[in-house]
Formats: sequence, C-alpha cells, structure tokens
Amino acid sequence: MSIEVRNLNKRFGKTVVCDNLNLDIPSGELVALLGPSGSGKTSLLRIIAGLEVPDSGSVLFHGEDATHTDVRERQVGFVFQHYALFAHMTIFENVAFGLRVRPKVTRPSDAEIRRKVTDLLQLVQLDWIADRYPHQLSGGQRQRIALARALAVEPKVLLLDEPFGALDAKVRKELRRWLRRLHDEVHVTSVFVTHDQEEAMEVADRIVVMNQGRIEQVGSPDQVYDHPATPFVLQFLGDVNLFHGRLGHAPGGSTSAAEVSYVRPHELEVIGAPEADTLAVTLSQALTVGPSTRLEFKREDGSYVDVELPRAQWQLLRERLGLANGSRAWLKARRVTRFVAGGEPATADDPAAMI
Ligand SMILES: Nc1ncnc2c1ncn2[C@@H]1O[C@H](COP(=O)(O)OP(=O)(O)OP(=O)(O)O)[C@@H](O)[C@H]1O
Repeated sequence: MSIEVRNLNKRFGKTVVCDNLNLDIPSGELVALLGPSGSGKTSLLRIIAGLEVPDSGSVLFHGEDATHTDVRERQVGFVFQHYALFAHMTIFENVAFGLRVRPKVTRPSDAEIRRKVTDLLQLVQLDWIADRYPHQLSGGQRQRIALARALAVEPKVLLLDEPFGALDAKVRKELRRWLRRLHDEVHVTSVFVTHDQEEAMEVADRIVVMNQGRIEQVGSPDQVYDHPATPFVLQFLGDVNLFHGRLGHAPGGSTSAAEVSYVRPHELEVIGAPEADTLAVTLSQALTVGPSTRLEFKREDGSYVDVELPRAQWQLLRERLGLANGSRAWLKARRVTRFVAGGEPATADDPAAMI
C-alpha cells in the first residue's frame, strides 16, 4: 500500500516537529526517516500510524485520506526499540496473539494459525525456539520475534522506530542485513526510523533526511550521499572537511567569499610535491583502526584537515614519501562539493581538483 503525506504540520507548544511535510512512499518500498535527535522522525511515524493527530495536512493510504482513521483500522504493524513481548507467553503464542484476538468471524482456525506462525518463525529463522519464553532469548532474537509478531496480522504498512537501537553494534549490523533480505521477500511498505546514517544507507530503498521538522532531501542512498541537496545532508551523511572560500581556483571559476567547499576525507590524495591546486600541509597524526588509516594534517592557517585511506595504501605511501609526524605534504582533492553559504543548493559537484 502506498503512503502519501500532504502539507503536514504539527507542533508541540513552540516546537515545530512537522513543518509542511510532503512525501510519497510507493507501495512495497522500504523508506528510512533519517535525522538527528529531535528532528521529527518519530512524530512523522506516529502520525502515519494514527497514534498522533496532525494540526493540519493529510496522510493518504493507497490514495484514500486516512488522516482521521482510527489506528486499529489502518492495518499497520509496529516494531519499536523496546518492544515488550508478553513475558508469560511462549514465542509461538506471542506471534499468534494478533490472530487469536481477532473477532470470531475473521479469526483463522487453530490449524491455520499454527501453519501461519510456523511459516513466520521460519521466515525470521527462529522456528527452533517456538516453545521458549521471551526472557530466554537474546535482544536480537527478541526483535526478530517482534517483527514476526507485527507481520502475523498481515499489515499493509510496517512501521519500525529504531528497532535495533538497543542492540550492540555487531548484532545491529547483522539485523540490518537480515531486515533487508526479509523485506525483499515480503515487500510490505515499510517506514524505518533511524539516526544512524550507515543503517539507513544499508537498509533503505530511499532515505528521507530530516532536520528540525523539515525534509532536507529524499533520494536513494547513492543520490543523497553523492548529490546532497544541502550542507546539512552532506555533513550528516559522513565526515567532511570544510573550507571557506575556494582556497585556490578552479578553472574558469569565480571566487566568492560566501562559498563553502566540502571534501570528504577519502576524497583527498596525499602527494609529495606541490602541483596546481594543491594544499600545503604538515602531518600531525596517523591513526590506523582496522582496515583504514585516518591522517590528520595541519594547514598553514592552523586548521586541521582529515584524510582517510586504506591501511595498505598508507603503508606504501609512508615508505614512498618517507612520511612521519611533522612531515610536509600536499593534498589534492578528487572531488569537491560547493555550496553558497546560507544553505543554497549545490552550485557545483566538482570532480576536478581545486585546492
Ligand atoms: N508529546 C510531545 N509533547 C511535547 N513535545 C514533544 C512530544 N513528542 C515529541 N516532542 C518534541 O518534538 C521534537 C521532535 O521529536 P521526535 O521524537 O519526533 O524527534 P526524533 O527525530 O524522532 O528524535 P529521536 O531520535 O530523539 O527520537 C522533540 O523536540 C521532542 O521533544
């Protein structure tokens, strides 16, 4: 089922949490609402769910106005960060619950419920723990059961609010991939709230980047990462070095003091001699963590620039250039993104070196 959000406004006191939001989610898509704490993600999700009423604007399900439809009639499934399974019920009964409480006319037979719950437990790869109780499961297993329980009633829309937020980093990573595969199997329209950009990029078909109750950009993970519409999106999606002005000149470009240039750490190349459009720096620190090395360079004006490169490449470079803390080097940008200060749209997404 498709979801449309039209001119949606919501405020709590003086806090604007939805500032004239418009959004189209096609049927079967998995969309991530991504943004920092307080940006309005959960409020938007709760309005879509029918748990919160907007001040104005509408939510359409499959083209029909559902803004004032009761939450129970919206056929939405929920998974929250702390989804409390019923402690006194087995896993099997937890998943069966939504079907057992249906009115008699729509309630499936015991045999159908058994078949359905077994299928769902297989889908979330936990059929072997059907007879256990929630306290006998790990956090990751509990969230998979929460998802099976949400899917049992065949929701038209699945809403997930930081479902893996309480889990440790390794389990989170596993569950992200698992959720992606699961969605590829069941194709239910899903909206997923997260403040973790990596999670959004790995899981979602499209990302809605939110900031202060507004939508900054909607696009595929590649679109928002490679072509950020605003400085906020660029900075929220990963580390970036910021330079005021042009710091040199791009061919044919005019210099504007209001311009801000951004270069991601992995888009800077370290070279041993000055060239056109390079920046003179001094190595101040090299930190290798796992497969990558982060280099911190100091510029002549005292500010710092970060460079990131694969560990093996750093080892070769260090030998070739004889680099150590305090060594002089030059940086060349493979790609530069420019914005006019004040958050105007990008004026250039310039692959040419310009520093
Ligand atoms: N029921 C409420 N009453 C008053 N203020 C609220 C209420 N719900 C949310 N807010 C405020 O609205 C703003 C947006 O909250 P919301 O939970 O939608 O943001 P979020 O992006 O989901 O943040 P987080 O990632 O921290 O959950 C916050 O400043 C929050 O304090």
